[in-house]
Amino acid sequence: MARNKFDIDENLESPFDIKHFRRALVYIKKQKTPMIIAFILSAISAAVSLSAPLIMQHVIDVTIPAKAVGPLVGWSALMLVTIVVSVYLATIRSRMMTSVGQDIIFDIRSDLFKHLQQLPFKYYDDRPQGKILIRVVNYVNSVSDVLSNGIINFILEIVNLIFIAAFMFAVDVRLSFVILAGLPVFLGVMLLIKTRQRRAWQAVSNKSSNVNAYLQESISGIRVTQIFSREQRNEGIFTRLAGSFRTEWMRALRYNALIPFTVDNLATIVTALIYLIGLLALNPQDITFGIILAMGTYAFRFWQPILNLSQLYNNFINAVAYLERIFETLDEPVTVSDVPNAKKLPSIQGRVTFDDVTFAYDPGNNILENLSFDIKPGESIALVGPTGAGKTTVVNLISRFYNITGGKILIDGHDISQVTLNSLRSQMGIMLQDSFIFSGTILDNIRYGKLDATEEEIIAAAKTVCADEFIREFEHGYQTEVNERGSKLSQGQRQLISFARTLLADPRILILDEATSSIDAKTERLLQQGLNELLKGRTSFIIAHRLSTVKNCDRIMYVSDKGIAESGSHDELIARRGLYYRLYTAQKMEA
Ligand SMILES: Nc1ncnc2c1ncn2[C@@H]1O[C@H](COP(=O)(O)OP(=O)(O)OP(=O)(O)O)[C@@H](O)[C@H]1O
Repeated sequence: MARNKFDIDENLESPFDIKHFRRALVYIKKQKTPMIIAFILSAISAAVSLSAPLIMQHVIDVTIPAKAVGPLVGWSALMLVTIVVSVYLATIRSRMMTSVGQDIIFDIRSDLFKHLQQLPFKYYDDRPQGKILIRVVNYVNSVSDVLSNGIINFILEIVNLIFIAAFMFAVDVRLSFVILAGLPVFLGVMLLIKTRQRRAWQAVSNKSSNVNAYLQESISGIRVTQIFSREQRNEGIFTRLAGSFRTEWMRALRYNALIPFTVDNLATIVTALIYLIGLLALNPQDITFGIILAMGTYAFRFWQPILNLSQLYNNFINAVAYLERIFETLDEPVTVSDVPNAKKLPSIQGRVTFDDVTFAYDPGNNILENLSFDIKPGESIALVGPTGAGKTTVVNLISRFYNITGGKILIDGHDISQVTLNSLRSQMGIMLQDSFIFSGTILDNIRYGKLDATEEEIIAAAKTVCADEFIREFEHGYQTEVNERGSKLSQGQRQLISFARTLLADPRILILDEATSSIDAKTERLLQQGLNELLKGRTSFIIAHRLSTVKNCDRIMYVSDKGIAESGSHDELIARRGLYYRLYTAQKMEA
């Protein structure tokens, strides 16, 4: 998919076909037993309630004219029993189906989450998070009822229809055909609006996705919005997006409303015809008043399941628009994954080799071209250079967050595209520019790097990176609860926690991407000691704009023009008086 934005409708990569619905059956099949029981309960309940018109007919035609009080009481009691039984069974069924619906939601959501966890960075680069969230949360909710109750009700209504037809044909064949006469008109209307209705619901799903994406983006960016006083402008954008959602929703509902409107009118017309034909046209000898009344009731009852079926059809068309999106997400290829028979990367020493590597985020726009270098185990490498030159890209490739377009990346001589991702990434320690903090305690956040770490190990790691002191200053120390993204913490504190997290994982290759940029000079000096500990014996890649922090690295690589323009120690590069020299002296003059 091309890059998407909150106000761009997503195109469906593949149109819906019945295969999607068959795929949904996988989730339904798991619920086979409760669904069959619910179906049987409903069928009994429907059959019991259907006997009511027959009782009524008998009472009117036989019991009342005979003035038989005893049987009248008996028939009335039986009528009451039929109502109570059918209501009771319907209640049990409804409870069972609620549970089935929730199980289906659970299964689809779990599959989506599992898949989303595996999708590569590229997937997330290309679309707003809100558009992903809405699929997992809202769309799954919207389809569960169709996949659970919808299926059962569909079968039931068909069975119901057959029962009613059998009952009504048993009472009077001629009047039964009058009841059926409205069917062709109904089917004609359905066929006429089918495609437009489906498109209307697809548009609704697009617009709701846009609103969600903008909402999510606005909440994440609220600080910047308020800094730049953009509230009014943003309200305008939101109003526009919410307005087009409303318009599409109303349009889709107009199609939906057309169906019950047609059914209601047809039901009324055929019922009226029954009375009219029954009273005027047919022979009063063989059409009793009881038959006319029973057929009038059946006429209404016959069109009731059709009305229900048409509502189910509406829900189905609506759900299809969401199912398409859900399956599209589940079908999203995991482009960065283990190759068949991928080997486990053994414990590494930390040698990193780029062999003629070319890489592009978007085809045709190479960020790196024919890049080659060889880093010995334990070497510390600084990647410096202008903004946007490709420093972060180089380190992202070492962990195989993206697939390269050409060449090879080797770790200890193993091609990283041929080893399992887990064995590769578990030996890397990566500290990104944005040290993400998860909701939970500080202790949990550090433990993220090694789930079985003891509290002592965690505190030792925090001490090494100078985080222990500030953590203890909080009222609850290591048990302090932090919000998602760590909004209770300063940027520097977040970075220190993230250092401790990385140290705890004890990786052989360490990547620090602007990891010390938010730490004040005094803490940084202290941290430097911890950092020296952290770097000892590990291959490290350090990206830093502040060159004073990387002067002591074994090798400095200046990234520019899709490759490494200069490489050497600080002294060597200063002596060369090239790009690095210019950058360094410019920074010195600023300081
Ligand atoms: N996910 C992405 N999709 C497409 N292009 C990207 C992506 N990430 C980075 N780029 C582009 O790749 C180039 C290199 O980006 P990179 O983040 O590697 O630069 P950098 O040297 O680390 O920059 P900085 O010093 O600002 O962090 C930039 O031109 C950037 O626009």
